[in-house]
Amino acid sequence: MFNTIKENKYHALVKSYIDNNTDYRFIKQLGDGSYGVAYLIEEPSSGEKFVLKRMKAKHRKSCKLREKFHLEIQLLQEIDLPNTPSVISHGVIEEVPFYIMDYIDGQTFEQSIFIEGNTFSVEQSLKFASQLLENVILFHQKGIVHRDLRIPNILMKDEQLYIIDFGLAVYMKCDVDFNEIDNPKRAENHISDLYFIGHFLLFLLYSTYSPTQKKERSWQEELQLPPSLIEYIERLLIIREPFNSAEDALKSLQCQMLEHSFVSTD
Ligand SMILES: Nc1ncnc2c1ncn2[C@@H]1O[C@H](COP(=O)(O)OP(=O)(O)OP(=O)(O)O)[C@@H](O)[C@H]1O
Repeated sequence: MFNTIKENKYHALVKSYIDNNTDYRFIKQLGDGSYGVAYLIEEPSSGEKFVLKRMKAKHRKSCKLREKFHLEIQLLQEIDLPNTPSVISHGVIEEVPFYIMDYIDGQTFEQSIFIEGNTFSVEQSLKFASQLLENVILFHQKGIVHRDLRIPNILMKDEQLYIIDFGLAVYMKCDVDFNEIDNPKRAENHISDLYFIGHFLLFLLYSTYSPTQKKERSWQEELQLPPSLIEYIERLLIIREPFNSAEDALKSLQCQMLEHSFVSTD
């Protein structure tokens, strides 16, 4: 209750700050996660839209979470790639840090699958996984791993993928021993992003699935994919020997696409 009152107070403060202290106009709240709140704002002269993301007010006294929020801004600034939002500016409103970034006027894969009911063929799923890997390789080359590549954080706009929410991203560690990774989601190397891409692929592939039996079976049984593709996904999910890098995972995916005639050879 106390936290709700506090968040409402900060919501009003942010709204008034945007309308009175910046060149932007408040439009609406976009999301409310465990660490941050995102708002849609607009530059009235150009009509261009942006996103203001602020830290949750209840975390404002936590040094650890403030550092984490500043790391999110720093990593996004370092990434600076066409398929991730650019940071426009950052600041503090009544002790609460915030930043303004590009707005990607697209649809998350979560909205696409679960709200719009869109379906993805095996061919389309592999093409999107390949596009995602191409983007992920670019920020891995800058030494950054995202660690939260879930379907609400991957957007599609004009058939192009965009990646948002670097709230769990970290600088990659090169000396992580594969055998000592207990939780692949939190691994501080490429393993985490590949693990999430494995799940991303499964969400897309399941979009066309309708159960034929009451009994739930494993994805390997339910999806009826070619054995080499099952093996590929198992490597992403670390059920089998993991890939050494996102580049290796992309090369192997391109072989899959060739093998299943999803790309032309000429
Ligand atoms: N740059 C952006 N362009 C378009 N939509 C965005 C952008 N950033 C955030 N959003 C929207 O706002 C929602 C929430 O943003 P985000 O995922 O960054 O933070 P959060 O989930 O609220 O916080 P956190 O995960 O850090 O606790 C997203 O799911 C997305 O719909």
